[in-house]
Amino acid sequence: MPSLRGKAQTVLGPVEPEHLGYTLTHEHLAMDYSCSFSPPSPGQEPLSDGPIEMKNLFWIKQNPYSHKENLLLYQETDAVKEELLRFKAAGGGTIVENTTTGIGRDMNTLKKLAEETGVHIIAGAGFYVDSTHSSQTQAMTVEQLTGIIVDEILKGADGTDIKCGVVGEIGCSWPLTQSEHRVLQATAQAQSQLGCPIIIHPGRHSDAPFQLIRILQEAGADVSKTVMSHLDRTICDTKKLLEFAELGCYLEYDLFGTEFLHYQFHPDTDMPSDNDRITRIRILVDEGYEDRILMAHDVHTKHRLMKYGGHGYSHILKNIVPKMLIRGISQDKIDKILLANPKRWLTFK
Ligand SMILES: CCC(=O)NCCS(=O)(=O)O
Repeated sequence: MPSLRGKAQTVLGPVEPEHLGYTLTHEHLAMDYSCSFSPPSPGQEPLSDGPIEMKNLFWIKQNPYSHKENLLLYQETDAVKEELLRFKAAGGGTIVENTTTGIGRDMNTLKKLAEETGVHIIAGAGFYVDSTHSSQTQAMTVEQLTGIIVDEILKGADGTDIKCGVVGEIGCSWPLTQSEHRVLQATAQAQSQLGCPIIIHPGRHSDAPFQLIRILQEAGADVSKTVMSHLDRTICDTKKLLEFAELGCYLEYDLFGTEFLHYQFHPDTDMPSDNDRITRIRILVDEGYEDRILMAHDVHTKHRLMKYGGHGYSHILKNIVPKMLIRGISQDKIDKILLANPKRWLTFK
């Protein structure tokens, strides 16, 4: 089998990293998030069912995980295709599609979207959080899990010959479960065998990213090829963020476009606004971490699509980049964050 060293691997095959262009490192194009349905507050049950309509859109934006249909992004392939074409027209080149086993990864749809839009799509290998692990996954050894992840990259995933190009998002809960711990060790082993990029979904506690990097390191992973996702909602304290940045992984702000009052998955956390995200990125840039920052929207529900009045996949390029410039982050730094850093991360070592 030819080596992937020096290449990035899309669902249409290996490409020269120079061809990736502006890259969103954490998105979903087809997935089923029913596993995370949150029952609505008493009295609001009728709002859970039925279609997405203007008259319930504000409620859905505040309670995205309590509306059943909102969780079925896989039903929206036509709208996603249209919005990928908008992303491309806005200057976008590549989407890293982080849907892993447990939340409805669909390799054939990803390949079709890549063929029909010309956007490079890089698919994710591995497993989402414990609550989605099958009984077989729960029973596997680290070696068996490693074998599956390696095969998804070298041979193809889900019975297809379509190959993944990153490992993740690897789902982790807080506290971390035993099965998730084994998957993390397998991720590290696959990473050290293949030199591939890896990306982690941390549990919702500010200590979680530290713990996960330690486990990966102990299992032999290359931290410099590792992305810690969802820092927006995970480390809100600046001193702790700068301590974490010292560990050397990529620091991902990937919930751009998500603005709500009440974070259903963790009400103790105030979800930052896009302006807050830009402020935190500016702090990291000022502290010298411009070579480790990544950005994305993590679209994973229908209401984030433009079809439903959402921001779509072009929000960062169209709206956030101009605001970053106003806030004193130069185009040169923005090009590192959206172009050079993803390219370096996605290139097999
Ligand atoms: C599958 C999508 C996903 O996990 N998104 C992260 C949502 S959150 O935990 O950051 O709220």
